[in-house]
Amino acid sequence: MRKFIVGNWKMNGTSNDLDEIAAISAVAQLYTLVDSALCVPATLITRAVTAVGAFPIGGQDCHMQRAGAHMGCVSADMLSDAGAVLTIIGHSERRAAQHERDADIRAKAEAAKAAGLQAILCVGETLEEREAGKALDIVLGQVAHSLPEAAAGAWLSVAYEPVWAIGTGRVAEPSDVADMHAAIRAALVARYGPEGEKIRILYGGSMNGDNAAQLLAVPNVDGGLIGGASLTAAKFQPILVAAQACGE
Ligand SMILES: O=C(CO)COP(=O)(O)O
Repeated sequence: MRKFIVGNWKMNGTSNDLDEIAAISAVAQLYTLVDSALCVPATLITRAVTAVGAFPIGGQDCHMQRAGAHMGCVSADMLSDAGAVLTIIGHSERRAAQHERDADIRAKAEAAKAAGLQAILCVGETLEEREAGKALDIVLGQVAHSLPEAAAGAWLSVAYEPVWAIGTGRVAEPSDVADMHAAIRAALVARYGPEGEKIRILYGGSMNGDNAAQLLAVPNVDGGLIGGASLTAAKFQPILVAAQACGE
């Protein structure tokens, strides 16, 4: 399976950063054995699409409804209309700060699919849950309840992002990543049959140029969802190099 390397800019970026977005897309397109994309704030999508040409630009959330009285929210159709081809759903920062529940996330994934977007659906345990020995149960529960019934196929990726590894510089041990990704793969295949093999499982949480090769070599790690190290082409490039090497 081709590796999928996705940058997540979170709440970073204004029109001052369009040159950097163009630089990231130019670098990413050098690595022809890798699928890559950049998820930017909704305010930047249209201008980012203009700046990058054919490179995939995504959003960072979407509402579960197609339209209506939902102040400040952005629908999947609006993302698509702005030029996005994918969106992230269920990120732990939204599960925590916006109180998103598995049922909300499942509905958002369905809305993304209906709008023709690819979706990256995030799961992951907190430090407290890991220390209590509950990491596997929590993550498999999120997989069971936040993935839609019609999840089969390559339109969907799952991102395993241990909450304690996000933005902390603390990376999960490759053996723990291997165990978690194998358990997620088994759950996907049990639920969707052979189609479950086509769903890419990304790792996210302090992935950078120093650790990407090791993480991407772990079985069932089909790519990465990258926050801080996606903000500049210089930091993103070594991750793409590591992903390209996996395909050679
Ligand atoms: O949350 C993340 C990507 O969605 C990971 O962020 P960092 O790479 O900054 O740890």
